[in-house]
Amino acid sequence: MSEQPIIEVEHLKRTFHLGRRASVAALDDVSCELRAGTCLAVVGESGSGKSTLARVIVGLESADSGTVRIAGTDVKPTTARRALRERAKLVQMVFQDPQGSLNRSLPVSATIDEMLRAHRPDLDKAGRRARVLELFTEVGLTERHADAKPAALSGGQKQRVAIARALAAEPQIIVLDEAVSALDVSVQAQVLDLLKRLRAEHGLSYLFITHDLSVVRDIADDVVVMRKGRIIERGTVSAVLDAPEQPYTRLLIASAPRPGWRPRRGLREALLAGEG
Ligand SMILES: Nc1ncnc2c1ncn2[C@@H]1O[C@H](COP(=O)(O)OP(=O)(O)OP(=O)(O)O)[C@@H](O)[C@H]1O
Repeated sequence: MSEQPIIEVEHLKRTFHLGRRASVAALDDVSCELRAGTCLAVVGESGSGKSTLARVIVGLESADSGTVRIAGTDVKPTTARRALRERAKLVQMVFQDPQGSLNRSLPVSATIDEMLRAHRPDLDKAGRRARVLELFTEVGLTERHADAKPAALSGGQKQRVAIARALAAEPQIIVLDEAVSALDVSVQAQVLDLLKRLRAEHGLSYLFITHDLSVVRDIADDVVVMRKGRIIERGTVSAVLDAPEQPYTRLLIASAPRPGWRPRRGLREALLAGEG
């Protein structure tokens, strides 16, 4: 396993100003790294800053201060087409809801074709069609799926299309923001298996945003725990989940659903009671 970081985040800060006085520190001096070829999970309760971190890394959001280095190069928010295309070649994002990148009135293959137009100018129409079908096969779908409209596909199939779309840019990194959270447990397991296989086959690195600790155990190598915009614990998955040092991490683990789990008291209530 490589120790070389492919993403290095240093001292990121991002505050959202909500009203005249109110503001929220979504990222408060966040530093972390993703080692090449590995999967780093980012966990924490809702509002802890996970998505903001992901969005700053891929360039959808700007930071107030701090640096993001991807594959050794500093990245900055930009609207310049060329810079965005170069960034997209390095890092792609898969969201919880695949619907956003699909056009309701077009076959789902159109979204992949669009990606190929941007990233594979060497391919003509027939070449793109062949590549679309190759990508569909890679994610466990067929030509029939490629030619279907989004409404004809299940949630899991649509998420496979979103993964194929990300792969079409041939990135080194995929940022997955709650990408399996909306799926049924059995479909979720299949998509996680697909992601693991693709990672091994393409040497990909994953930044995996999730609130689900069983998913973390399944796919991640390292994990950072966020709370109120800060990373409060970090380490290998087994170190953090089997021997958490922070009371907040222990609460997150204790409140995670598992077989036989019965909700007693919410994380939020426990934290308010001063146990975090
Ligand atoms: N565009 C925005 N404008 C104002 N506040 C924002 C914006 N984006 C995020 N925030 C706030 O920043 C904080 C962190 O949000 P973020 O979405 O990063 O958390 P999260 O851990 O990903 O939560 P969730 O799991 O619910 O998506 C929250 O308090 C959120 O309300």
